[in-house]
Amino acid sequence: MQITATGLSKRFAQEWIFRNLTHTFRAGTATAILGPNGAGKSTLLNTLSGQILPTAGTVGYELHGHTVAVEDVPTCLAFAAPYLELIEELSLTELIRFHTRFKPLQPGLTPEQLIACMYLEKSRHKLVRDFSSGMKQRLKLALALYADTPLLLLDEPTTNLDRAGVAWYQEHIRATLPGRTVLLSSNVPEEYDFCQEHIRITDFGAQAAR
Ligand SMILES: Nc1ncnc2c1ncn2[C@@H]1O[C@H](COP(=O)(O)OP(=O)(O)OP(=O)(O)O)[C@@H](O)[C@H]1O
Repeated sequence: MQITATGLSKRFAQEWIFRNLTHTFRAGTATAILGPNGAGKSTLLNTLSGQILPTAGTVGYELHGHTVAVEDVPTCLAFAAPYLELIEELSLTELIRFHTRFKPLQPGLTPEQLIACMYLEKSRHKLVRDFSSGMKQRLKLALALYADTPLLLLDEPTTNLDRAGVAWYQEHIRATLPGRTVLLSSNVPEEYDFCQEHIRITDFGAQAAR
């Protein structure tokens, strides 16, 4: 999926988060959105995916040469972020069954195989609320990475992961990358070293746009 931002700007109250961002996120390309805490990375990610309305400017979407309406973008994307909640009352097996009704897994991948790929076989009947923070993050990532969507959004993907978790992420992001457009917000090079493009949000801050 290609995403075209033109003059994109976002303001909360009196505070401009970014201004006049014009960029084409090419289909099949992975882009890292970089910047310090509070710079506006998550806001940009959510604006680019149509989940937050811009204050000014436009975002356009194209898939296989056809325009995609902003209201149809949610069906095209998978998103993992620390602030997105899992349904904690469900067991792992129940949650995957529920989630994949709306976000099917990539062709040929079964829920059991997804559980094995997360190394969570022993926790298949455990309630998600009883997962550790690292297990929850691995689950969020696996549901997004292995969703059958052309657009993948990752906000600070290695949050709560230990060394083994980071290595797991690096292996599986590379396995699920081909053919997808990836937008990733990060401060941590090991999260985004596979990205072909980098955008520094401070280049589009209120200061830069004056
Ligand atoms: N809904 C909102 N209403 C008002 N201000 C907001 C809102 N969402 C974010 N902000 C503000 O926008 C700025 C950018 O926040 P954002 O979460 O996008 O930064 P970030 O670069 O992702 O930060 P971090 O690296 O800490 O996750 C912050 O000053 C934040 O307080």
